[in-house]
Amino acid sequence: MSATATASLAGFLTESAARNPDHPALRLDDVVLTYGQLNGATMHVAGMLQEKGIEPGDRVGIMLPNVPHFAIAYYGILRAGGVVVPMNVLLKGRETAFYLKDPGAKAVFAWKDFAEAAQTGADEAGAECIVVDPTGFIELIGSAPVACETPVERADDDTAVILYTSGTTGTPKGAELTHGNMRRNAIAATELFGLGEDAVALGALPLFHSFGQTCGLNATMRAGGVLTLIPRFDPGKALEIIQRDKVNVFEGVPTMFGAILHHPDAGSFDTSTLKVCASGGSAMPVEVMKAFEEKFGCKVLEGYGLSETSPVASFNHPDRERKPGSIGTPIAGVEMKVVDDEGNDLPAGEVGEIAIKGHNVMKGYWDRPDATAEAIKDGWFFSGDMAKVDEDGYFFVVDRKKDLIIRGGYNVYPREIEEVFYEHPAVREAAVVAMKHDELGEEVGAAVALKDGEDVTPEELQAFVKDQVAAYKYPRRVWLVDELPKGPTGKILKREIQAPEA
Ligand SMILES: Nc1ncnc2c1ncn2[C@@H]1O[C@H](COP(=O)(O)OP(=O)(O)OP(=O)(O)O)[C@@H](O)[C@H]1O
Repeated sequence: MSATATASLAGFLTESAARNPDHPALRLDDVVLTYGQLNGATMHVAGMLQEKGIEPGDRVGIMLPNVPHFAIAYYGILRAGGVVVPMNVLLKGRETAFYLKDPGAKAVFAWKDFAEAAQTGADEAGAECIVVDPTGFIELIGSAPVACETPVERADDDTAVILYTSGTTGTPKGAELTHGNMRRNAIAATELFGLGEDAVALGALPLFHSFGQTCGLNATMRAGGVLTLIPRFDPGKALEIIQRDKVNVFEGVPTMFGAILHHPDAGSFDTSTLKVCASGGSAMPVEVMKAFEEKFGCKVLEGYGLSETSPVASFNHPDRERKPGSIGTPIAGVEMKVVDDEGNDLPAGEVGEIAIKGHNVMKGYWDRPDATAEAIKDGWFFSGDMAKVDEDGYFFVVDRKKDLIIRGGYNVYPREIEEVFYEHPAVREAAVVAMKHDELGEEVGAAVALKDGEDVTPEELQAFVKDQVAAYKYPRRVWLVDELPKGPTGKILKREIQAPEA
């Protein structure tokens, strides 16, 4: 395939900067960067990297929170033709070594607060650690002898980003996403949400994660709108920014919607500008969606995807019928189907695994041909998520294959039980998990966090659920917690939930 400059993901920024250099691109409280300034800064980063010997295809890590420097480093690496390896900012030294060694990274940009952990990893991986200090950074990149004015040409199928999965089922694997994958997925998001230069998107999702990168950063930069950043999600701060910047686009994981909804001062902020609210990353409880829409007067669209699918695979469409509890229909250019264990197509209504094909499916796992061959067959990516599709082609996720609880031979899908918990007016968050059981193999348990000021006993909650589901499904143990453990995106981390001693 012939390489053209426009095939590079860096093109989103250069195109918006050429169109509208003085339009704000990024905001972090009082700091505002225009497209012209952001683009100019990336030229210096790219020039600096080239000066350091970074060549097209070389991998470079980023360990930065949601600050404008993330975008400067991200598009700077891409402009130089490099491959971005986004890293979770919470990683410790021994972990950063893996994320830099595995892809053979030559350098890593690390925020000053995480420089020690990044440096430890970089030393072990033989990579250079470039410390990003908000005050000295502009001077540092400004000192690059040559600014890289034209992005290095990349082909559609050249790798742009390697996104590591969180590794719940073994060593993390790097999903290799091409310029074509990332560009097309962000374009799909821009079109789906109708984003234009008047878009003011809340940058609440971590940019190192696929959802925040594609739907937040890349889609907004392509549209030429503003991304207003929160370095670390906080519902009060989110509400403040929505009011301050007249935010009209909010993309988040369901726990963010829940946290904003239940914030004690939620009603006192002006949130009337919100137009597009998109949820993804995990199942949006129907009751939370309904309550959010009622309180804020803005429709919530739920979508679905994985890091391996850039990430967006399906969404509820703003102009079509929206079905609460559904992840919608495949986005343009993507096919989805539900298959049995042998890979045969299943008819509407039957539960099986979601398989995905299209421009969003990764090239493969970095340096893991066996894992790639297992995950992608005949161009179909096997997601590990269980779902059914209805007669209209809407998909409904039943649960993750690995979260399924098998109680004495009966299948219990935690999501179904969680939805019932969320119908209880005192419940803020609920997670249904497997507990080891000598005779049954697994038993059903539930950890529940209550809304502020609520006072309900575990027994009352258990009775509420027992009343509404088959006897083999209701949780035999229910316990209250202040907070459920969450990962960096805000997704509930079920693997960290354990039943307290009886
Ligand atoms: N709307 C949704 N409803 C239900 N589940 C969803 C939805 N959107 C995403 N998911 C879940 O999120 C998963 C993809 O998330 P991601 O690629 O971010 O990986 P992760 O959860 O961080 O880590 P890992 O897959 O390594 O455990 C999907 O496989 C699916 O289980």
